[in-house]
Amino acid sequence: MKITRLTTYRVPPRWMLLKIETDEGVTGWGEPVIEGRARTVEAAVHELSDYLVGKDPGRINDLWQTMYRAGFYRGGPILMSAIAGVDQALWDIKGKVLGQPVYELLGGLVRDRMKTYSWVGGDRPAELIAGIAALREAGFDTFKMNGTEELGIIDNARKVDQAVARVAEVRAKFGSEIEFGVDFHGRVSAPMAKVLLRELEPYRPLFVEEPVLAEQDEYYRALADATSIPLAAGERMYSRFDFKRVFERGGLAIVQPDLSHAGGITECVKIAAMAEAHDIAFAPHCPLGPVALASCLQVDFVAHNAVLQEQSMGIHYNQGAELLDYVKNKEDFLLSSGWIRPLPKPGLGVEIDEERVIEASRAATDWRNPVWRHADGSVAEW
Ligand SMILES: O=C(O)C(=O)C[C@@H](O)[C@H](O)CO
Ligand SMILES: [Mg+2]
Repeated sequence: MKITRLTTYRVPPRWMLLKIETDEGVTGWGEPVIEGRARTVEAAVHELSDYLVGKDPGRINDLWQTMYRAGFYRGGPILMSAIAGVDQALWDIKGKVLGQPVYELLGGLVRDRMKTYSWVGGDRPAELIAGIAALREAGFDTFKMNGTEELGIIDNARKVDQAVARVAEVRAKFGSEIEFGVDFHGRVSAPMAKVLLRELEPYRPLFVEEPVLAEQDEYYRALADATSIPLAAGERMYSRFDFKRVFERGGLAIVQPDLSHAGGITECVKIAAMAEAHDIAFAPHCPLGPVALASCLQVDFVAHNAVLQEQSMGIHYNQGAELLDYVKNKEDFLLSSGWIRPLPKPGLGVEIDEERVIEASRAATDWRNPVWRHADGSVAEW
């Protein structure tokens, strides 16, 4: 079997889907994308096709190593997202050829269902109580919210009080009936993270995510020593080599690689195993589309330390399309009361509605995250 063509589709809300075709009629789907840089990743995918067209799609490991090493420069969000989407599609093809879901090819199930969580509250956390109440009706009991809005490197007590009050209100309303992660989203500097973590302790968030920016990961250890709140990060780390340094320094209780940013299934299975050796939980980041989620789940069902799966249903970023809009059979994702079953169909286990994708790609806009500014006019972390 040989790869014959790679076709990319940028689609609302901010995703990109990749179709890889072969000379035997088997096709695979991937979701290579960096939110806000879809066209850049698209160019990278088509540059990588130099290594792929005419090759055997079954040699995933060799194709992965070639895509990663052969271009001399490596790593980073763009190249690793491009590799991720290709990798996902190659696993999809292999599973379809062998008639097995990817988790079977990776050694079979370690669990019968996987816990998922939902976002509440939007870019600037608001309406948290109403959002949680609505999702509890759908059976969810685990949530994630942004911890703050713009925050200065050193900011005032009022901003800290506002951030804490939102969390206190949630815990006061729902008690221990629910769990929630608080995403600092990289908006918080190391000094302010220390203050916020201390003030949030009494409300026992399940985790605090991106307590500082990924480029400040040397602070994870000190912050972890100063709090009992589990620290989580990973969406802006792109390979084993990024995670290796964090594992060595310590501080993270949960790693959250994104299956569409960190080299795909081949790489994230290895990251999960490295994390397990350090007694660190695995909770893939996934604010994206159905192929990204299916790829996450294929790894979740073979990784012993997988604990929580993010999914984008109802997320504030999904303007113009929802998680399952491009999926032929919505029941592929058997989501019930926040738990999801393995995807038993061959490959990634999700069937993409290509006609719907092609139609939607005609209306694709170039999504960008907002540029925030502090009161003094300087750029703020979004
Ligand atoms: O889902 C999360 O945890 C996020 O922090 C969302 C962020 O990754 C946006 O997708 C960036 O555009
Ligand atoms: Mg996040």
